[in-house]
Parts: sequence; structure tokens; C-alpha cells
Amino acid sequence: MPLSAVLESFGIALLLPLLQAMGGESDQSSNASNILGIFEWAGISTEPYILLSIIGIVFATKACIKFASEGLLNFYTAKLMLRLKSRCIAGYSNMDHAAFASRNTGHYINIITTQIQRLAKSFGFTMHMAVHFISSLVFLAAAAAINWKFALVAVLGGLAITFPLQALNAKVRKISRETASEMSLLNKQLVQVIQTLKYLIATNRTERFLELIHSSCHRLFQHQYRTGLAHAFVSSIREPLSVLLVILLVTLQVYFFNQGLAPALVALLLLHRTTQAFMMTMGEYQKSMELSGSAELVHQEISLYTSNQEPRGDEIQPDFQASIEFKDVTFAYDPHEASTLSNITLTIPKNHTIALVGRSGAGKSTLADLVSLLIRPDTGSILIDGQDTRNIDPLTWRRQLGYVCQDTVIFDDTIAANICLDDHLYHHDDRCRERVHEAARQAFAADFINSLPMKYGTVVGDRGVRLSGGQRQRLFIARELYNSPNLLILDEATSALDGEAEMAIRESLELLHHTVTVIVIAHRLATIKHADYIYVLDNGKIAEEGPYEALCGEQESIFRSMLETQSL
Ligand SMILES: Nc1ncnc2c1ncn2[C@@H]1O[C@H](COP(=O)(O)OP(=O)(O)OP(=O)(O)O)[C@@H](O)[C@H]1O
Repeated sequence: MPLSAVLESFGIALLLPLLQAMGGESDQSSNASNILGIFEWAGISTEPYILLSIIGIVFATKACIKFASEGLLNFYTAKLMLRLKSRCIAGYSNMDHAAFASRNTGHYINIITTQIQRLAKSFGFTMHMAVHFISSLVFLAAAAAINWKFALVAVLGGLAITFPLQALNAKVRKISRETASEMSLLNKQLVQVIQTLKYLIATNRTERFLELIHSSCHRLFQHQYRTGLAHAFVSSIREPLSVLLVILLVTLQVYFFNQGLAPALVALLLLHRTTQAFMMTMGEYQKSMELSGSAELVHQEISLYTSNQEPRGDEIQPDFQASIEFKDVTFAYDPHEASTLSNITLTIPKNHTIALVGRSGAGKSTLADLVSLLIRPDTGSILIDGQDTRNIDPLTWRRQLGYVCQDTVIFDDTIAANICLDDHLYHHDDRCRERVHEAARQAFAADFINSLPMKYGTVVGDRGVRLSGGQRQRLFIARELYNSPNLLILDEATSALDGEAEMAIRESLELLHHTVTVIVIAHRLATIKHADYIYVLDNGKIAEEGPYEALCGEQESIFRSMLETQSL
């Protein structure tokens, strides 16, 4: 793009011999002679109509270069956005679970959708700024070649206006940071309200949350208004400053310099372009400052996920042939607080069903998260087939797991896609279709699916909003069974089901007995009656353990009191 400034300067400089010829100045300035000399050397006629045609060609070429360079810049801006989005998504998906869970959904949506887009825009403004700055130097150099005194005055004038604008830019930068974090807050509140809207409307509690959203929008409006004002200020002073410089130079020309009219006019024209290019540099700088908060936020985010990548012990890819062992495992979510799990030692033999029971908050789900390697022990070790999980590739391990967690995970897609995660495969692969139907039968979901108007093609809505709680749980179980896992973790997997449905699923799962390893977490003790071995957790420790019948025989035990409260 500076090439277009070179061309424009050349085009303007060509006016010098033209004006001198038209004004009848017989004694041409040395600059005009130099320009004409170049033409004569190249064998090009210096007739006025030839000069005018060349000026036309120069400006047309400049327009083509501008079009091509803008196109290229847009391409690289879009590419930058694409790469950043892909890198962030990949970075988040490989992030340590605890670090990922420390931020809310709104924050991640804000980074990936809005902040990266703003950063890419800021990149575009920075590139424009560099181009305008170089162009202003080119115009200035051309003006200096024609009239160095004018150019010197223009440089001094430019420096004088730069300093006051710096203070304005610092302010814009501060507002930009505030805008970026306000956007995160607004997204967080929006996601929260949208996810809980049904409850909020049903209990008439929308007002408080809408107020929060409204005040966040209001703060954003103020930030936007203030940056807009600063931007308007810089763009509106561009013209008067340029004209002021021209007036100053004309005054100097008349009273002090007293040079030929044609060089003075051409130098003025070039300096006018210099001022404009310089003010555009300032304008683009300010626009990029308006978005600098987003660039800082994305940069922080990249550092955060880079330094919180999940540990990968890639050497060993476990096949799970024998057992999972916990050896004196201790874990705390917060290193400054008491441990959530302490001195856990247990063994889960392959193809056995193990149950974890205990009061709410005892640490059962935390233990399941340790098994899936979502979190890692602070002390002690977890071994799979005798291999320390620190050396194990977590992805290979997780591929063998089925995990029905408490928060039912349903995608806004068809029933079939919710089970096999690939609607196309379901429709084009008979084997896949059979497996989907089989998994639905095992999860006691086939009947309700077949009663739906579109059966397996029914779209279930956002988080399965068009299904009942029990239907969602059965669909979730069907997905995990479809994958034929080696280890199935069922964390309150049947809590939303009626007695009949729970019994049916239990019977289905009993068919898997001794073919799949199962960890069942349940409050209803009837659910775990057929487990091979039961661990009772209390306050993060294993308080009792043994087979169901043995635990039933204990007096004054936690298990016993749970049995009594459930009248079993
Ligand atoms: N992501 C987390 N960050 C911080 N603390 C957590 C987190 N998840 C759980 N906890 C805390 O760890 C403790 C054990 O939680 P956990 O979910 O393992 O209990 P649980 O036995 O499964 O309970 P429930 O039966 O109610 O599901 C609780 O005190 C809980 O507040």
C-alpha cells in the first residue's frame, strides 16, 4: 500500500512541470527540470496532454493497488480470526478440567465469538495505521524534495498535535479493557438466564436477572459512547488541522519564503496529503486502541490455557485387562482447604460391579472424576493394570469409558444422533442403526422413542427440552451403552426414573454383569443391591466396605442407617 502513496506523490509531483508550463514560467525550477529530465531520459514526450494522461494512469494504477491490498488484508484478517478460534477451541478442549471449570460458559463464548473478532479487527486497524504512517512519510519526503522548508514546518506541527492525542489514546485503551471484561460479564448473565429461563419465568424471578443484564448493557453503552466520542473528535479535527497547516504555510510563503507559485502549490498539496495520512494514522491507532482490551484478553486466555494443559503421560496406552487401584489417594479442589478425599485405597477388578454410596457431599463424584482422569490425585497414586496413571495417555483411557453423570448431557439433535453422535452414519450404515436400536432397548428407551412422531429422527431441542427428565436420562444411558465401554460409570444415572423404568434398566445392566466393569453411585440402595462390592464414603474417607449382605449385617453403621431411612 505505501506503493500507492509513492504513485500518488509522483502523480502530484507531475503537476509541477505541468503548472509551470501552463503558467508560462519559462525558468523552470530545478525540481521540475529533474522530473522532465527523467521523461526525456526514458524517451517520453513531455507535452502537457502526455503528462495529463500519465497522471490519469498513475491514479488508476493507485486505485488498483489499493483494491488488491485491501483484499489481501481482509483475507489475512479473516485467516487470523479462523486460526485463533481453532487454537482457542483446541486449547480449551485439552485444558485441565479444574482450570476450565474455574470460568463460566459466558466467558468462553465471549472469547471465541466476540473478543477474537475484535482482536482481528484491531489487527486490520494496526495494519492500516502502519500503511497510513508510511504513506505520510512518503508524501512528506516528496514535499521535502520540492520544498524542504514547508516540510520542516509540517513535521514540527505534526509533533505538536501528537502529544495531546496520546492522553486521549490512553483513556480509550482503558475503556477498551473495561468493555472487554464487561462483555464477558454480560455473556455470563445471558447464558445463565437463557439456561434457567423456564424456572425463572415459572417462579417469577426474571426481574432481578433482567436488571443485571440491563445495567451491564447500560455500562457497555457508556463505554461505546465514550470511545465513539473520542473517535469522532480525532476524525473531525483531521480536516481543520490540515487546513490550518495550509494557512500557516501560505502565510510563511507570502511573508518569509517567497518562492515560485508552482513549487509552493505542489508542496502544499503534498503536505495536505501528509497531514491527512498522518491524521488517518492517528485515527487507525485510536481504533486499534478501542479494541486493544480484546487483544489483551485473548492474549491472557492463550497464556492461561497453555499453562493449564492437561498432563499427558503419553507413553502407555492402557488396554484395561486387570484392575484399577487407588493407593492412599488424597485430593483437594482447593489446596488451601481441607481435602475432599483422604487416604483412599481401593481396588476395582475388571468386569466387577462396584458401588459407591454415602451422604451427599461425601466425595463419590469426585472419586469417579479421578477414575476418568479428569482430575489428578495430590498424593498417592491411581494404577490401571499396575501402571501409574501419570504415565498413561488419558485420551486412550477415556475412549474405553462410558460415563452417565448427574448433569444429563443431551445435544440439540435427533434421538439417533444423541445415541451414536452421527446422524449420517445412522441413516447409511445398517450395523450402526442396529446398534443404536439395541442400545435404546437396553436403556429402556425404545418404547418412548417409537411413540414419538419422528421416532429416531425426532429433534429433542436444546438440552433435550422436549423430553421428560426420565427420558433424557434413558437417552443418555443409551448413548453410553452404544459405545460398548470397558468401564461404565453410572453417577445417579437412574435418579429421575420411576420404579418400573429403574428396574428395567437395572435388569438390562445386570446382563452386562461380569462382561463390563461398572462403578455405580446411587443414593437409592436398591440400585446397588447386585454390586459385587460396596464402598461407603463419609467425609472424603472410606468408612465402610464389603458386599451388600455383609454391610446389611453390620449394626450401628452408616450403611445400616441408610438402609433404615430407606426402609429396605
Ligand atoms: N468443581 C469443584 N470445585 C470445588 N469443590 C467441589 C467441586 N466439585 C465438588 N466439590 C466439593 O467436593 C465435595 C464432594 O463433592 P462430590 O460431588 O464428590 O460429592 P458427592 O458425594 O458426589 O455428593 P452428591 O451425592 O450430592 O452428588 C463437596 O463438598 C463439594 O462441595
